[in-house]
Amino acid sequence: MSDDKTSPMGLFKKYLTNRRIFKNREVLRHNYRPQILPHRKPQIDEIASILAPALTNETPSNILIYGKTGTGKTASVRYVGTELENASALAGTKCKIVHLNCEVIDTQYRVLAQIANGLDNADEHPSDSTRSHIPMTGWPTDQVYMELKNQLESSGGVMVIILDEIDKLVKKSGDDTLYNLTRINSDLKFAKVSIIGISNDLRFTDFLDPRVLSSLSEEEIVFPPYNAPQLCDILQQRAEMAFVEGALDETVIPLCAALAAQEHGDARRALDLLRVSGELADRENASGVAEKHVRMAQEKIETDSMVECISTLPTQSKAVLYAMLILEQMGKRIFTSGEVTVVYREIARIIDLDVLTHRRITDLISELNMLGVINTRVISRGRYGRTKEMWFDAATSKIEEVVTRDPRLDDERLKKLDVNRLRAMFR
Ligand SMILES: Nc1ncnc2c1ncn2[C@@H]1O[C@H](COP(=O)(O)OP(=O)(O)OP(=O)(O)O)[C@@H](O)[C@H]1O
Repeated sequence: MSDDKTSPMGLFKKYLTNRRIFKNREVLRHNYRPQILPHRKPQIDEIASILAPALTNETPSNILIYGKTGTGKTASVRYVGTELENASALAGTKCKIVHLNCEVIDTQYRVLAQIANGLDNADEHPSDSTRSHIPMTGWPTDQVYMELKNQLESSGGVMVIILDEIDKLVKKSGDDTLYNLTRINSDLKFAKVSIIGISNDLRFTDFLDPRVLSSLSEEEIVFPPYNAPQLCDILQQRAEMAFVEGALDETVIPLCAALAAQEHGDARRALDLLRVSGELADRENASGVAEKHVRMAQEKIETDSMVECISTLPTQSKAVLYAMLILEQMGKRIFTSGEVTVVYREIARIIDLDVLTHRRITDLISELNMLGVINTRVISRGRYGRTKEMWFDAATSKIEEVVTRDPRLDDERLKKLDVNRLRAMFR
């Protein structure tokens, strides 16, 4: 305490003096845009060849890009987009890229407004008083569409619209936006529009009108998952910029790569593992990052994502989960959906929740399984039909802590749950 008070940096001194691990941890963060993307040359070249006609003021084909999460789709498209803008500046042609994240911008109105406002660059058009800035709500959608067309026409040139996480837009607001955007070229004389849709969920195309799908997928590019040696190369390249020389034990990168490859070849996961391993070593003032830090990082990331996932569940799902925790506390390692339903009903009754049907509870159980919170399997019980069994994989103390953070489940009345009576019922 007195040390902290006497040092000018006080409490933070020890964090500033340990420079043995990181040189620049920012390069491991999600928002860092790498200049080199190992193992994505074929995809980058393909995107570039499809967009190249933009440099001679022709309309590039629309592209649909698929691939699992963390396979470098966004990073590659951004990279090609920047190169295209640079090349067009040199060639004296007009190409503009607008990148929208449809997880955030998920209605037709907002997509159209954002594209128009992306064009609405006052520096480029200082004397253009015909342009009006579209408010993010309030206008009729038709008016927004007209204004977008006007602005595209007055800008001229080629605009490439990147709709990242396009599946979220379709799920939230249907395919009207895509219908309008894929037809907009027929209404334009001086400008051209091309669309790149990016998704990690192939199923969204089932919800598209066949005409929209065929127009959107004039070209399709698939990003395969990375394997362990490829992830090693990606990590190696970032590690050189992020870590002090010699700070990483030689087993660290191969282990991060192997763990991320085992799951689904996700570069984001591999980079997170490497960054968190470094942070854990840094925090314990270690002289370097070792295998044990990677193991700790793996556990921390898993627990953090589980906590995040459970804390955002609705109260009914948490009540179902709470029923499973009670069954576990009663000494059961594996429980059936029938048992969960009995305990759940007791809980719902005590805390005045609407009591769900067995069918609905089974749906919530399947959802918990899909989220990886529990494991389930269906077993046949001969003439009694089939039933679902479930169990927890990991220690449940963290799950209980998160579930009981819900004010409805942190109820004094729940402490009166008659476990002995329940136990007798399952005998
Ligand atoms: N080949 C690569 N070289 C270097 N870094 C990469 C490479 N591929 C991906 N990354 C990095 O991994 C992270 C995830 O990549 P990106 O966001 O491009 O994935 P994505 O396929 O778009 O994922 P999602 O579908 O989840 O959005 C980013 O930090 C990115 O910089």
